[in-house]
Amino acid sequence: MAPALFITFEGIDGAGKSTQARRLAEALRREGHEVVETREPGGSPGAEEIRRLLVEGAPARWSPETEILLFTAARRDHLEKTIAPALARGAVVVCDRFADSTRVYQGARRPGLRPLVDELHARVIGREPDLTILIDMDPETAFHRGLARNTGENRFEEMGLAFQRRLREGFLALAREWPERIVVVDGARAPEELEREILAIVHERLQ
Ligand SMILES: Nc1ncnc2c1ncn2[C@@H]1O[C@H](COP(=O)(O)OP(=O)(O)OP(=O)(O)O)[C@@H](O)[C@H]1O
Ligand SMILES: Cc1cn([C@H]2C[C@H](O)[C@@H](COP(=O)(O)O)O2)c(=O)[nH]c1=O
Repeated sequence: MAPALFITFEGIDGAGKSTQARRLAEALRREGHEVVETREPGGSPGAEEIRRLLVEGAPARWSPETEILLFTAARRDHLEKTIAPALARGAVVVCDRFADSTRVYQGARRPGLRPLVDELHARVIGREPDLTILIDMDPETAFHRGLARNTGENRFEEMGLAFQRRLREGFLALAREWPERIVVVDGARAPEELEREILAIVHERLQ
């Protein structure tokens, strides 16, 4: 059977995750892999419904605890309906954000919440990606890239530059915590150059 691989992209808003996830999926398909391209919050019909609750509306719409529950509920449905079946048939799953985003974003909203995130994750999700590409980026540049898109899903981007700086530090701290799983790449480069580096990293894991 083809080698199943669960790959996630992480990073602050506007870092280039969706762009690189799409490029990687296309490159792997050209090589003959079955690739399931997905995203969080979302990735299954039920989780996409929860996404709308999470990313639209005022920054203070939900408490950090409620956010953790909603993101985790969406993730459970996504895992059951999309990720686990794809991996079971040997596909490569390329996912734009996963549990590291909850650890970092909800953790950045209020210190001390990480144990709650970890406990829920252990009880109802129970798996980590095989490989996480962390696109590291200067928050000023990424922030303006993100705002320029004006998608109507800007609840977290509207929390401001200081919040994005805390997120960047949070992601880099996670990379130190999981050095085998999380590979940090410099996002301030041309998309083609970044794509080549990421494809080389993925090829190593597919061997
Ligand atoms: N390497 C790059 N250089 C310059 N611009 C880029 C690069 N990668 C992506 N962009 C542009 O920056 C914007 C944000 O990119 P993208 O949507 O891929 O980021 P993202 O990390 O998925 O953002 P978000 O987390 O907010 O969804 C887009 O307009 C995209 O075209
Ligand atoms: C999975 C996840 C996401 N978020 C935040 C991060 C983004 O600002 C939005 C939506 O993500 P997208 O990349 O723009 O599609 O949701 C979060 O706070 N916690 C999470 O677990």
